[in-house]
Amino acid sequence: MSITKVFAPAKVNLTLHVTGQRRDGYHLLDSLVVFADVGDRITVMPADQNRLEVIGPRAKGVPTDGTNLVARAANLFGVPVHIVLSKHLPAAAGIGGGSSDAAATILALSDMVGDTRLPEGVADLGADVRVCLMRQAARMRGIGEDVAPCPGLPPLYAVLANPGVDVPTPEVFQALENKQNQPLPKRIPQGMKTGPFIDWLATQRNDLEAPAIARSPVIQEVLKTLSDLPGVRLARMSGSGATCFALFETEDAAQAGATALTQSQPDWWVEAAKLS
Ligand SMILES: C[C@](O)(CO)[C@H](O)COP(=O)(O)OP(=O)(O)OC[C@H]1O[C@@H](n2ccc(N)nc2=O)[C@H](O)[C@@H]1O
Ligand SMILES: Nc1ncnc2c1ncn2[C@@H]1O[C@H](COP(=O)(O)OP(=O)(O)OP(=O)(O)O)[C@@H](O)[C@H]1O
Repeated sequence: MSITKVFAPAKVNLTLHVTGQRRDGYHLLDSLVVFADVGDRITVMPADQNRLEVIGPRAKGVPTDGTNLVARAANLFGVPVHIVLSKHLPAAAGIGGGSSDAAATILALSDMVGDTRLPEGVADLGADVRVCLMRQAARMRGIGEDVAPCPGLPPLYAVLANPGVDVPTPEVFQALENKQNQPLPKRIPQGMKTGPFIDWLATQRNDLEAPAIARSPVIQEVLKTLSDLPGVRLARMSGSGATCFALFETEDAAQAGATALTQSQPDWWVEAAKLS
């Protein structure tokens, strides 16, 4: 067994429609999910006993004990490992940091033990872990367990922005007033160019935006600031917030937007990213 390194990309919900609620309280979703080329990094090494180190620019406040989703994912394999988690994504931010870290850990451990079957207990790690295991554009339904690849999307260039407020997912779902909303259309458009595809996205929704803004009004300010960037085509929130994304038609426009936003909002987490 050798050292395994896996990238844990940020997850972005391009759309997030809440279509119902189960008896156990979990909400039914219909979401178009893509992944960014920014994310965390996981290194897994064989060891005599379990050890987790959390390092990197966004390590502050992330648990280093058995509650970390990386530790919980590794425990499913019953093999002692030393894991170094390098955090670059903000936590509790709607971009699946913990879920993507857990998925990356599962992929690393599967590779290490030479067994690609998923261990029991993956679902208990969180609703987003399934889609994060896919690491490619996908339509996510059910409470997150029903995932299908969504090929044929055009390249999307984004600015991701987080104002630094933690937004706990359960609070946002609880604050959602109307739980029965329209799903996405039966077919997600394929083969469109970037501009028309963004126009189509603008006709869809993130139903958690309003309750997230009610809890953390700064999200409205993030959306407004993103909408005012030159060349921006659409600004929306990802997941349960507070991270929002702005979409552009070219990589250069997204880069310029990120540079301008970093200067005007030096306290926000800002990244230019390609989404796919
Ligand atoms: C909002 C999304 O980020 C969209 O991708 C996800 O649905 C949330 O995924 P996650 O953070 O992995 O969520 P979990 O850790 O499984 O759930 C956190 C809490 O969010 C609420 N929750 C989550 C998923 C879902 N389909 N319905 C819910 O009501 C529940 O209160 C749950 O206790
Ligand atoms: N590896 C991890 N990285 C970040 N947070 C973690 C991790 N493991 C456990 N946590 C805990 O999980 C909480 C939620 O963090 P996470 O980054 O998964 O956000 P999220 O907004 O729930 O993501 P999602 O987009 O899936 O809703 C954090 O407040 C933190 O205490």
